Amino acid sequence: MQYVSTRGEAPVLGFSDAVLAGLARDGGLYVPREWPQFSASEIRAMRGLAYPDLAIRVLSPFLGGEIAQPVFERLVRQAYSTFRHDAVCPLVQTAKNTFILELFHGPTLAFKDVAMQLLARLMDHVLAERGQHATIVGATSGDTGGAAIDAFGGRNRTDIFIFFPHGKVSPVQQRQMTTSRATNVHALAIEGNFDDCQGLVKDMFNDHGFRDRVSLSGVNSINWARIMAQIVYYFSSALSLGAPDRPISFTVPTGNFGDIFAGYAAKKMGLPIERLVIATNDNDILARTLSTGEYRTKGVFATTSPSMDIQVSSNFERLLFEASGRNAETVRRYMNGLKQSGAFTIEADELARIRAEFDAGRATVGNVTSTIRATFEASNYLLDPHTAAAVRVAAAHASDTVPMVVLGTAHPAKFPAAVEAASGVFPALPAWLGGLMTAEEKYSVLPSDLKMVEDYVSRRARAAR
Ligand SMILES: Cc1ncc(COP(=O)(O)O)c(C=O)c1O
Ligand SMILES: N[C@@H](CCOP(=O)(O)O)C(=O)O
Repeated sequence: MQYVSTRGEAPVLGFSDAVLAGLARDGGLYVPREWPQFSASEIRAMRGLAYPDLAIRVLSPFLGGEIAQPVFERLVRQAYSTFRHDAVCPLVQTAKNTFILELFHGPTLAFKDVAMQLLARLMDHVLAERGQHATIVGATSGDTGGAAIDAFGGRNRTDIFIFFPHGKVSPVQQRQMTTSRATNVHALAIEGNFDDCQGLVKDMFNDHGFRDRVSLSGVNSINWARIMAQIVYYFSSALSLGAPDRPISFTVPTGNFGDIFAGYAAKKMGLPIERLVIATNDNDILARTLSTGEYRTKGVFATTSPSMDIQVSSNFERLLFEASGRNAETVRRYMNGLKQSGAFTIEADELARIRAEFDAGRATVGNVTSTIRATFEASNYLLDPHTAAAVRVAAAHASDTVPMVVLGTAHPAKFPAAVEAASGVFPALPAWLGGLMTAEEKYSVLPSDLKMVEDYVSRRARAAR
């Protein structure tokens, strides 16, 4: 399997190089040259597999034979042994024909663990085989950072630098990033918002001198392996509900468009997905884009679902590549428009192709509060605010015949203030995270300034030459 950049001007890479590269050298995102295909009978044969076995079956075609099969199987099993639910990603029914796919049973209580636990092991393996070290950077609006620090902390082939928006993540999220004792972990509070943090990461990748000097690698969903690992739970949940003999729809709380793009990939691979519904909070750029065809950034609002407070949705670029018939020139034109004027307009035929697969809707802060309350009253189930945004949007797309799976992306205990205000119930952290809120914090505060951040990283990265 080979990987091509959405902007068409970077080297074509094999799996291991694509994983280490993070962002392509032309500023684009790597995607597989073609989508692996599973027939209905092959999907039917996946029924009943344990989650790690399913992951091995679904993901192996992406590796192109670059990682020995027994090694890959060991890494997958180790990754999912860190989860505290036997099913890894269980499915829970909350209303007629509506299910929550609980993706928060990993070490940091968010869906990011599903991919990050595997990515860290894959990267470690590739680096060890090559005798190399890497400097990892990651931007976070709250969850990616904690998951990455848990997965990479203490690994001796990588130093990891996580940029989070100062004062704009929940206290639990912040402490998951700032209380690590591992010496290869560096948490940086950036004076800005998530888009500033993500902009810094992309600018560091596009500064080729710096990138090569520190052997830069990335763990955001710009890294193909993140999306790849997230494909598996679309299969696991759809299989439980009758796929491939029954179509399933999904509603996904969306920010950087990585999680829902994994659903699109699953559909391309043969899973019978009826609709993919994008759920946004008040930062509704994707819902506006689907309705008007114009992608136009405006200010970021702070909401009760901070991990979705995003304007520049990285993985939308992967969808534009697909919708344009894999036309890298079109993608470059759109991305130049975004860089120069903060906007671009999608061609009519491409918009029609996107609308043929996706719906979108927005949940305001008020909608999120009322949805947490109503769901708790009706089914005694506590939603986190991100999942609640999706439950609210999903209701507008419910069908009597096609089951709707809502991706439950975080545990309510990560956002106790919003959950308690809405439901009257304080969601306690699991006992095994008991010491988190009293552990000593360690982080640096930096302005959103590329030069200063690069200097900070260069001085501390062991891979720096
Ligand atoms: C809890 C939670 N829900 C939803 C999202 C949005 O996911 P994505 O950025 O893949 O669209 C995030 C952040 O990525 C998150 O942390
Ligand atoms: N919501 C994310 C933002 C980064 O997204 P990623 O999936 O590209 O890593 C977060 O919680 O950090």
